[in-house]
Amino acid sequence: MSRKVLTLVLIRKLNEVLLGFKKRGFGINKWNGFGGKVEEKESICEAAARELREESGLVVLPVNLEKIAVIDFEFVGDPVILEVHVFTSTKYEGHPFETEEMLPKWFDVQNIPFDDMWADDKLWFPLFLSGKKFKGYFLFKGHNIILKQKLVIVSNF
Ligand SMILES: Nc1[nH]c(=O)nc2c1ncn2[C@H]1C[C@H](O)[C@@H](COP(=O)(O)OP(=O)(O)OP(=O)(O)O)O1
Repeated sequence: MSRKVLTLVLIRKLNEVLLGFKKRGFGINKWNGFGGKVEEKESICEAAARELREESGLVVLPVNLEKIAVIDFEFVGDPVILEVHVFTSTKYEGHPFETEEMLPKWFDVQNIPFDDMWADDKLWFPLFLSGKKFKGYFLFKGHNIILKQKLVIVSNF
């Protein structure tokens, strides 16, 4: 098994979360946070801030990103585990705009579009929205069926 390190950023206002509708690539046609692969010579936090800027137009200083989760995703038949580092922030600059990859939209926390998101999101968003930190593991069959799952609350990483 090898690992690929990815980032995922969920920007929050008091009662809203910014999601992006993915127009291409992995997770196409799903609402998701903003993120992608960590490049050589950048920290995971720097990658998270860069991907957020590239995909939504919002600028966040890496120091203002709070890590809330590390989630491992395994897909049956695929030897690569996706290690997704999840961050949140309320301190951002700019206004979200549509990019080639994502269409951003604010959602009320009571009205998150779980039916059009990755199947794991509805299982861990309640932890995120209530301010918990956690580690997770999900085994997927295809892109829709979860065969195994684990969520453990942690005090830090
Ligand atoms: N099960 C899952 N639940 C979730 O909420 N986010 C997931 C997820 N599996 C992957 N992600 C996120 C992590 C990352 O932010 C994004 C995948 O980013 P990538 O940049 O690798 O995708 P792309 O295929 O767009 O790559 P590029 O073509 O290189 O931009 O999806």
